[in-house]
Amino acid sequence: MSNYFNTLPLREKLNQLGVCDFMDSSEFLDGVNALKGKKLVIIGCGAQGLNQGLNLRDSGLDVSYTLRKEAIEGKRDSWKNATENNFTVGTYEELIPTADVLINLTPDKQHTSVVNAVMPLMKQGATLSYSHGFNIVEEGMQIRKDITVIMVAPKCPGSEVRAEYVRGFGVPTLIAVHPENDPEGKGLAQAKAYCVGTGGHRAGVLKSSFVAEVKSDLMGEQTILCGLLQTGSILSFDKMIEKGIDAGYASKLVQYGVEVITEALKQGGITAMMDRLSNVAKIKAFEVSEELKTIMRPLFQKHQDDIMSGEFSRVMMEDWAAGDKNLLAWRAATGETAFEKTPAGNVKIGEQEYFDNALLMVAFVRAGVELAFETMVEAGIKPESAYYESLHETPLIANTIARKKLFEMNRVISDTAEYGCYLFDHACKPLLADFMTKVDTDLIGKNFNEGKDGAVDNRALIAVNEVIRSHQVEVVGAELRKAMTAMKSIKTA
Ligand SMILES: NC(=O)C1=CN([C@@H]2O[C@H](COP(=O)(O)OP(=O)(O)OC[C@H]3O[C@@H](n4cnc5c(N)ncnc54)[C@H](OP(=O)(O)O)[C@@H]3O)[C@@H](O)[C@H]2O)C=CC1
Ligand SMILES: CC[C@](O)(C(C)=O)C(=O)O
Ligand SMILES: [Mg+2]
Ligand SMILES: [Mg+2]
Repeated sequence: MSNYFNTLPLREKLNQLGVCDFMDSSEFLDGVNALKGKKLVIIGCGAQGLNQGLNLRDSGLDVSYTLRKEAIEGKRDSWKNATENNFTVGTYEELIPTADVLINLTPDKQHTSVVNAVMPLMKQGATLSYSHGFNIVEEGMQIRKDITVIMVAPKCPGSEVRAEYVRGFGVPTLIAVHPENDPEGKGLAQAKAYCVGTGGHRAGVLKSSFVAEVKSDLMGEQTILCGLLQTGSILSFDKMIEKGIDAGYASKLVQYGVEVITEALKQGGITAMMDRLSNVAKIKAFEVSEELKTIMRPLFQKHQDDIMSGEFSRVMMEDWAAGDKNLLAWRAATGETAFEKTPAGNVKIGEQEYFDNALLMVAFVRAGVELAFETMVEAGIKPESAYYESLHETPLIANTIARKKLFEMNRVISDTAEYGCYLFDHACKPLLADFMTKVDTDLIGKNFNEGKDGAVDNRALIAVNEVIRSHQVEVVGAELRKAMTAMKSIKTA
């Protein structure tokens, strides 16, 4: 097996990277019909497996789970997840030959061995589905030619896939059919029906390709979504401790601050987030984020380059082969950071205080979102896709930090995202060392506005507002958010 993307001629690489059509709601009028009466069998019952399965069943589809023998015999969490939710659970031999659609929701590192084990058991003409295309794109997995291969990739953690569905909405989703495996031409209809089953069609669906999904998903998770949220949290906390801010306050400001700050991002993009600051603070946050962008741009570009060339996958797969040596060591080291070990204090922090006292974190978020978006678009990823992978998903990951800090974020995301997050974090912290020596408590820990009369140069403020508002991530985001608001208001009507 070799990297599928790297085997493609340049023209085809660009072609597949550029597949990105925002699908009109009229494309989903057929609902779940293409899967109605079919047997859907999910392999694995973890973060995505359980939550997608619950949604699909509530949408009227026939869902059961197949788990490896050890999981059933040992009554592991995956077995408990499935049985406690009254799903039928069976071994590969019992369930796979009956499946019309086999949904692979095991960790990416297991895909080659799982798919090799299940493929001989799959019936002629069945469909194999993924929620991330790593195995197909980066490992070049070859699937039997009678099998249809589709992807339905929610752009968020599994917990949110369920929570949004229960609220009557959904999460933005990328769907694709692998061009090498669509023998009956039914892949797209099935992917659309699956997406209706998870509720994704209510929030926005991009018709994408396996290639475009993988190259954007890896970039988002390594940089802004997880890597920079980790780096920003640790550096912000450490700085406050160095400057004598109460540890409980510092811990709380960071843990909940990322969520409060990025909630504004969710509602109205970078513009809304920056508008939560006073004018004088906004100009400062803008300057700080511009400096951060200059320092971090080469690192963002390196991550994108390594993702495109396959170097990132090659190195991560070496770690898989070494029994996750680095991943496990990095996970343990994250658990030992002072931020992780310091509980949030029993101190009240008002909503506005999270902005006024954490200007540095606002600057990290603006810099990270814009850099991730710009770098993806420069590399040939379409702006809509880049928006989902940078701005849209950041608040959804920030929610996990608010729940239980970096431990929770890294538990909820895929192993692939976790590995990339640590890789970025370890390169980014030294890169920001000089910058951080200049940071004081006016940027993190204390109210930036204190002792200032709020006076600003009008022309400077107008120029800053213009730069923020005219950024492409804001333009495309405003359009995509319109579609989401429209869906919600139809529901409330
Ligand atoms: N985490 C997320 O939120 C997102 C994940 N994805 C993608 O979804 C897919 C699933 O990821 P995620 O939900 O994080 O995975 P999890 O780690 O949460 O799920 C693991 C599940 O797979 C089973 N499993 C693990 N190893 C094997 C094996 N060798 N053979 C059979 N079953 C196995 C586990 O069962 P047991 O060990 O008990 O046998 C468990 O049920 C990945 O492709 C990922 O990239 C996409 C979007 C977001
Ligand atoms: C952000 C990480 C992710 O890509 C996701 C939740 O979308 C993952 O792989 O977990
Ligand atoms: Mg993702
Ligand atoms: Mg991912």
